[in-house]
Amino acid sequence: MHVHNLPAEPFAAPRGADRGSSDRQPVVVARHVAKTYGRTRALAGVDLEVRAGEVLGLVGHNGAGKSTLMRVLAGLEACDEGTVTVRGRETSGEAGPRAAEFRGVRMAYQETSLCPDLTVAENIWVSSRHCLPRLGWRRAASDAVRRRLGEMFPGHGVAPGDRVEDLSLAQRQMVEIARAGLVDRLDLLILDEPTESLGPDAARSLYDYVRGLTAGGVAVLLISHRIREILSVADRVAVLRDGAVIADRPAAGLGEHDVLTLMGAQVADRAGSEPAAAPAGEPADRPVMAELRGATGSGLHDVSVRVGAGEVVGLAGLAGQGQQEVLERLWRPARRDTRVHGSRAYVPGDRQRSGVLPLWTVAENLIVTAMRGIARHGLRRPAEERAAVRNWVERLSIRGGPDAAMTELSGGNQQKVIVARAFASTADLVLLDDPFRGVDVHTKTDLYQLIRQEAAQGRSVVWYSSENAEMAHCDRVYVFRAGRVVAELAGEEISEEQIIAVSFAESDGARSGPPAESRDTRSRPSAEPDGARNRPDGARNRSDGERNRPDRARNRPDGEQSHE
Ligand SMILES: Nc1ncnc2c1ncn2[C@@H]1O[C@H](COP(=O)(O)OP(=O)(O)OP(=O)(O)O)[C@@H](O)[C@H]1O
Repeated sequence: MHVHNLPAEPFAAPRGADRGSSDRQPVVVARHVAKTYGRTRALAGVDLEVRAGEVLGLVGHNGAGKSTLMRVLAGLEACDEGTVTVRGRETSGEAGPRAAEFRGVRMAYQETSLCPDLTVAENIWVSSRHCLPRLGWRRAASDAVRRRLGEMFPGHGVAPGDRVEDLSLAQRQMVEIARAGLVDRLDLLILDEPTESLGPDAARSLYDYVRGLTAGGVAVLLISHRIREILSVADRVAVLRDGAVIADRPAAGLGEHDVLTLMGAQVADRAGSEPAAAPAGEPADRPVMAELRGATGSGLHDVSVRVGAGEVVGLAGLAGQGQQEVLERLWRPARRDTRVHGSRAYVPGDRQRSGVLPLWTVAENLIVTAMRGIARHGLRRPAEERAAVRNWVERLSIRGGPDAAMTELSGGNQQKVIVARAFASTADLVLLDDPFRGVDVHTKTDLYQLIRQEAAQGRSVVWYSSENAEMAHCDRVYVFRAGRVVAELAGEEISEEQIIAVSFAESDGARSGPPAESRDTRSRPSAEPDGARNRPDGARNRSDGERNRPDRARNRPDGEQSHE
């Protein structure tokens, strides 16, 4: 047996990309599927069909049941009630789902399922060994993953012999997606928030590849909180709310607002709201809370960044251009070129590596940083702690409640706990490293407001985001390219278009030439660069910085450091 070289013809006829969605053959069908964990009814009677040759988009709030449904559809978990059929065959026996029936259903997880201590090729062998030869498996796995990554993500920068632990988040996500497609016959590919840690170029490459798959008759089930992305890629959209499919419609007739309304009326109202206004007063007038002056080394070249008290400062640009190195320096200001006044809290985007304390409850994870501030004369005050926890659980709508174990929470709800933990602390400076991965639209909107409210109270925030649109909530934004600040935008100048323009402009020159003159952004040409395709967010130039990233400080429970 060999690793199937997709996209190929995994199906016998009938199929055809030109047929209407409802004419296509169902690949996986769920009928009245219900699933309960303890007291939580995660799925409450789901009916859903995924058909050959289509992309079905699945949306829903954090905790709606999307990942649970995916696990049931992929045969990884048994449902308590209802049935799942794959290509017309009933899949559950007395001992749970029968693995053989699900052989053609593959899933790329939101939190990657790769083993960090193994190489990329070894991980491929673990998950696709039934398609690989026993003799010479390493070479076969290496060839297969190299080829697949090349087809899916040109310029990915991953070598089969790389240890997964040494890869960036984006690269791990790419390997996870490539791994899912490596099978001798693919019927259904499930992508659970595949682009949350990919940059726009890698996301585009992925969706080009997905179109090739569906043209060959493969069914694709796409989960995402990025509604526009879903609408542009999917043929059909299903909306999951509180464990049930409450709408299933062709994507063609739907707008973003329609989907948000279907997800929950409240969402639509909040999502439409404007960013809260930045506080009055010139940033230059504010006392400096933190700064880098001409910082050089570990991937940075003469970087100067200033953060005023009560200011929200954005770090933008393509992923891996030095933003995380700046966060690292502010988190641990060890060099003379970096000054930080006051205490700091850090929110990692990569919760798998250092975000959550999985054996602790929501309340314990949440209060661990705030405890010291709440205590009196060194004594803890349980009633006040409980009140603070309740406040944050309600404020961020953390589903599961204070006493749930972190492992019982959906991915988005875990991320909310990590954000709450930082803001619940008394830190003067909050460092956000792409913090809202997997958080649903309405909670994100609440979090944007929270950031502005906290800044209005005098807290400073430094915020790296891979979503340029989020930078509109900042007072000032530094745009990074190849370890340099290439533009500083303030107020009205901050827009997605402007950030993209300066992120890409003259990118090749910036890599090898002298520092680009910062500040004057308007004169730079806007470009949709070819060069950027070869430099996806996962590119190798990131790895130095990755090694120094704050999230590498494993088991760091408090997420807060005091003034040094
Ligand atoms: N292993 C588990 N143990 C206990 N509860 C669980 C478990 N897995 C999921 N749940 C609960 O089931 C519900 C649905 O979770 P699920 O992960 O399917 O949501 P989701 O829609 O994928 O959310 P997100 O958008 O945040 O990823 C949540 O309330 C979650 O807390």
